[in-house]
Amino acid sequence: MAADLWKSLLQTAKEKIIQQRRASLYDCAHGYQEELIKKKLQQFPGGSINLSKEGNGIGILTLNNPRLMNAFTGTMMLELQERVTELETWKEGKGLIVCGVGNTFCSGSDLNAVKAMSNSEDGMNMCMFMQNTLTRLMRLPLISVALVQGKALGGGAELTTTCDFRLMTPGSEIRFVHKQMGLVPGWGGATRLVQIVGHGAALQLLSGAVKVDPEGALRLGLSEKTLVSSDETGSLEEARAWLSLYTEGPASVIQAVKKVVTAGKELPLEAALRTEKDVFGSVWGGPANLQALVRRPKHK
Ligand SMILES: CC[C@@H](C(=O)O)C(=O)SCCNC(=O)CCNC(=O)[C@H](O)C(C)(C)COP(=O)(O)OP(=O)(O)OC[C@H]1O[C@@H](n2cnc3c(N)ncnc32)[C@H](O)[C@@H]1OP(=O)(O)O
Repeated sequence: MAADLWKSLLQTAKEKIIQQRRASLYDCAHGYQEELIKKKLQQFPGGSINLSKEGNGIGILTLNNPRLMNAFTGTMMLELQERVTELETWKEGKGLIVCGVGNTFCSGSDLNAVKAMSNSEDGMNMCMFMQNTLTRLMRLPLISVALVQGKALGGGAELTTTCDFRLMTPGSEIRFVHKQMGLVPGWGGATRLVQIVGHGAALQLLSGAVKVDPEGALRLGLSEKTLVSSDETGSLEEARAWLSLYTEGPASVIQAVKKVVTAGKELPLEAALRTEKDVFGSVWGGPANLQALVRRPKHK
């Protein structure tokens, strides 16, 4: 009994490590020093990243550092990695809403930490750490939505692009302020922005550090919808309702949908087709498929 439990724990830990390796971009072969940057980030505490998993398979990931407009401290970066690891193994999960407390989304990196880490080694390690985490966040088999209230600036704007969709509240803004800081995005935000809005619009948004309001974001295809509520509770409720349109059904099927779309977006044609075949194999003849065959629904 104890041996079985131990074996299953080991297996879970092994699966977690393999999954993380597969989804991460950088390791020591790229000069990435994960333990070093983790120790460094620990030196800049404050705030938290909270995760609540609701019974309907929707996770709410909340940035909580209201004193600094939800800026990312070092420990918040570490906590984000932990929460993503937790979400990767959430079997019942279907969707994810990423939001901030106190009527704002996120004002980017904590500038106090950025200043203290302005040397090249720390900067590159932090960049690789955040790219690894945010790429894993983007690849979660969950349909994800960034609920943008107030401001999403710098790294906060980059975070919105890791989600499949963005919903904005009236008066909110997304702004890649990096140029004003003498920088370009480093958390993968430029690459993802090009995929979302195209090369020309991305170039304009980054080179002009343009403030994108909800109307502009809709026009560019950066946002799906402008919500009616601007308060925290009302907008979260609206975001839940919007997401529920796409998360109806069993988790295994919703996760399979996200996996085939991610493969289609990220992989060359033949590799994407092979992934689609594998994912298809995981749902074919599965419980949801067999139940549907018994029910024989009409799709009118
Ligand atoms: C690596 C770089 C890049 C990345 O990671 O990709 C970045 O993200 S760099 C950070 C980019 N963000 C910024 O530069 C934001 C700078 N802040 C502002 O522009 C303004 O504070 C605001 C966010 C527009 C809010 O303005 P306002 O409503 O007038 O409030 P305050 O300015 O009084 O802010 C309250 C409080 O919060 C502190 N704050 C805000 N953002 C940050 C931040 N990113 N890092 C650290 N602290 C931040 C601000 O300094 C105020 O604190 P006190 O001065 O102690 O009151």
